[in-house]
Amino acid sequence: MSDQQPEIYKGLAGVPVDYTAISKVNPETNSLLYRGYPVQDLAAAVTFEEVAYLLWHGELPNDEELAEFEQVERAHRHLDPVVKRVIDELPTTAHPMDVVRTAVSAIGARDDEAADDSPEAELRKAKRLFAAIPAVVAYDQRRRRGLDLVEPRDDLGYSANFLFMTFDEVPELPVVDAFDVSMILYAEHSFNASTFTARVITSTLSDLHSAVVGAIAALKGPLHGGANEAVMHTFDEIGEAANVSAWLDDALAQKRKIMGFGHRVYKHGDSRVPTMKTALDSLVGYYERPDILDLYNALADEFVARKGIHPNLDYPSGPAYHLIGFDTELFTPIFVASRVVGWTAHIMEQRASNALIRPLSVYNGVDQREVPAREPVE
Ligand SMILES: CC(=O)SCCNC(=O)CCNC(=O)[C@H](O)C(C)(C)COP(=O)(O)OP(=O)(O)OC[C@H]1O[C@@H](n2cnc3c(N)ncnc32)[C@H](O)[C@@H]1OP(=O)(O)O
Ligand SMILES: O=C([O-])CC(=O)C(=O)O
Repeated sequence: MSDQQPEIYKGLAGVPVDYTAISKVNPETNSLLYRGYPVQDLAAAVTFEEVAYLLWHGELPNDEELAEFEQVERAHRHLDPVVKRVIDELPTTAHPMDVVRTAVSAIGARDDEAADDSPEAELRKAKRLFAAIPAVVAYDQRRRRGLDLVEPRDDLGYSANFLFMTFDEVPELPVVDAFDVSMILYAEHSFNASTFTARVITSTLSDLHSAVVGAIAALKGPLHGGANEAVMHTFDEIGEAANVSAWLDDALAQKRKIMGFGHRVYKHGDSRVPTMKTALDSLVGYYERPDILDLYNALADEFVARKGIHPNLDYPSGPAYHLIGFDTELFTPIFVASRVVGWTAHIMEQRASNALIRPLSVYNGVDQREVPAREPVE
């Protein structure tokens, strides 16, 4: 027998596990393509609804296809009263990610097509879920503030309606545009941890909603989606730009991870950050909050100078959602509302070319041994 141990790739770092035609993350060129289109070009030219359609169907919709999709989306925007009751049973001390995870589970249990995994049914379920999540997130934000549900408005696009259901007013265009850009940028990112989770679950031939529930659980962690919320906690801790150096000395001495920085794939900067930073700049101008930008720049400049580790998308998104008026704990559920598009596109891709995902482990526990004899019980 050979003593040679197989090589272990901790965290699957650098290991390609399958093909995907949905997006291409290129760390050499700091670029991200959705179905071949650079994400920053999409953000400048089309809406989040069009990007969702593109990610699912492989092509941007024509006018007729978009109108048809918008009709479906608007028809499923209302919060199902049963799902509302489920949410109302949850304490407002529960993390909003737990609420959205529970709500998606309930939505799945109530979906007539839950067990139908044909490509057509999967696409219909994906679109209904996409339409339903904003009401869950918006209502959860409102109930935490002691406010009632706001019914959706059919005359508004996805992002304007999402903000309307949250704040009971239609924000001005710069706010809607910045939010829509963030939704486009968050929608898809190849085999990240939550998408891979969804693919693992799908690979057992489980259903679409179960895979999304698992993906939400994976996204919650601060090494992944939970970082956008953590960025705002960091900003609160630091307070103002002048405190950055001292705060960083302390944080690095304690070997703390600085949230919103670093990435498993991009080592020279996240392709999406420049576009989201422009959206943040526009919000800072609109809300007249240069202090936020000063803090943002001071921390980014100093951390990059000291460690050479660059901001990821969660870094500009956190303060952007704060300026729009969301409570910090709601930031990652907003990410869910966007990433559900990527997850469901991957669920469909996995199902279309499935192989059970089941890697190997190398045992390093105690050697085989005998179970100790027990005295017979009288
Ligand atoms: C949308 C998204 O999900 S983007 C990611 C959001 N997550 C965050 O912002 C959390 C903070 N960042 C991190 O924890 C990491 O950068 C990760 C998990 C995202 C990627 O990390 P990995 O590829 O696994 O690299 P790893 O964590 O091993 O980091 C390599 C080195 O850089 C350091 N490093 C990486 N990111 C950071 C950070 N944000 N703060 C401080 N040090 C960091 C690590 O401590 C490690 O140092 P060492 O070699 O001296 O031990
Ligand atoms: O790709 C990753 O590992 C994390 C990420 O940026 C994302 O999911 O958007």
